[in-house]
Amino acid sequence: MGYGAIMSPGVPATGTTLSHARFLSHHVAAPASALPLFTATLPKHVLIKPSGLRRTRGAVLSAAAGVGGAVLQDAAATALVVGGAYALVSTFDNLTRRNIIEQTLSRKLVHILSGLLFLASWPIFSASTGARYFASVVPSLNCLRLVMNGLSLTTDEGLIKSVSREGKPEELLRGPLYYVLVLILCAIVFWRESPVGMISLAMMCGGDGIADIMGRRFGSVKIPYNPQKSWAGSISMFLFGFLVSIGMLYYFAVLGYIQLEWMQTLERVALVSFVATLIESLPTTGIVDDNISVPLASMVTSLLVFGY
Ligand SMILES: Nc1ccn([C@@H]2O[C@H](COP(=O)(O)OP(=O)(O)OP(=O)(O)O)[C@@H](O)[C@H]2O)c(=O)n1
Ligand SMILES: C/C(=C\CO)CCC[C@H](C)CCC[C@H](C)CCCC(C)C
Repeated sequence: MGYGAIMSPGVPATGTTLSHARFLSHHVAAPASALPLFTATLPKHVLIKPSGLRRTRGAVLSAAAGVGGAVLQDAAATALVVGGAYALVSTFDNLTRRNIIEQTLSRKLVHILSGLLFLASWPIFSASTGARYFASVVPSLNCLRLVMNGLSLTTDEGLIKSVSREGKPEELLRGPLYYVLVLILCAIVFWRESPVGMISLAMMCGGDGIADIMGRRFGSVKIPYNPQKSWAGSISMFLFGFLVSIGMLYYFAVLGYIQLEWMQTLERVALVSFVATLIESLPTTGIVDDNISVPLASMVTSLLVFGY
């Protein structure tokens, strides 16, 4: 189905929508001047009578306007969110430079806010089937930014300071890069129709992020099988990851993108949060980054319990 399929949020595509979309995907945006040429290309048996031609012309023009409107909306939304991403990193870079917040806390707040604000921005994109690809441009541009700076092809001191532990450019090619790749995956594969991407991002950004913040501050009692992690960090991850997941699901449900049976959903999300927290608490010996293991565990568990 081409970009032209205008899908209303929360409303599954109907036969009419699909046939309309299929019509558009083959003939979309035929400008009025091209219409006679366009009908000349139609097989005789489907050539439309003059009276029908006017109806079709109106349908094609209105549909083309719809497609054009959706593309404009998605382009504007993309520009807005790209600007938001730059503004977020710059803000925390300034706060760190002025010693208002310490670098470690700044990095974790960027970790928490970037993905959750990106997720929260999804409803400003259009209802068309191509909207998710426009949305994925935002993490893709940041992926490019991370690679360029990680390879020292460019030097964005603000970015490096905001997202690295020790200010080394090569650090951008691990945790931060995996992070934006997960954002791209969730936007394209799961988008607004499935709870899986929403929960996975809530756990990676909210859960894993808060574990670090709370664990560093209150994590005196360590987990028996992993002295690098603490009960305070893991319990915080479970609770905050669960709450942020439920909050995001409610946000998208209120906007009509998903419909959930909430008692069952609470149980399911609690299970996802438990599994993700357990995986995050395991000793990784630096091989598998949390920005891979946590969202992956969340996706697999969510797919098993939600089924879509
Ligand atoms: N369940 C957890 C998770 C984290 N921490 C604390 O937070 C620190 C960093 O946690 P970690 O998840 O390992 O962060 P990293 O992924 O290494 O950091 P970054 O995300 O910055 O790469 C740990 O050393 C520990 O002090 C904790 O106590 N309990
Ligand atoms: C420090 C991070 C991960 C390490 O665990 C996060 C890296 C964040 C990226 C550099 C920036 C990502 C921006 C988002 C794709 C878009 C945010 C938009 C929103 C409106 C602020």
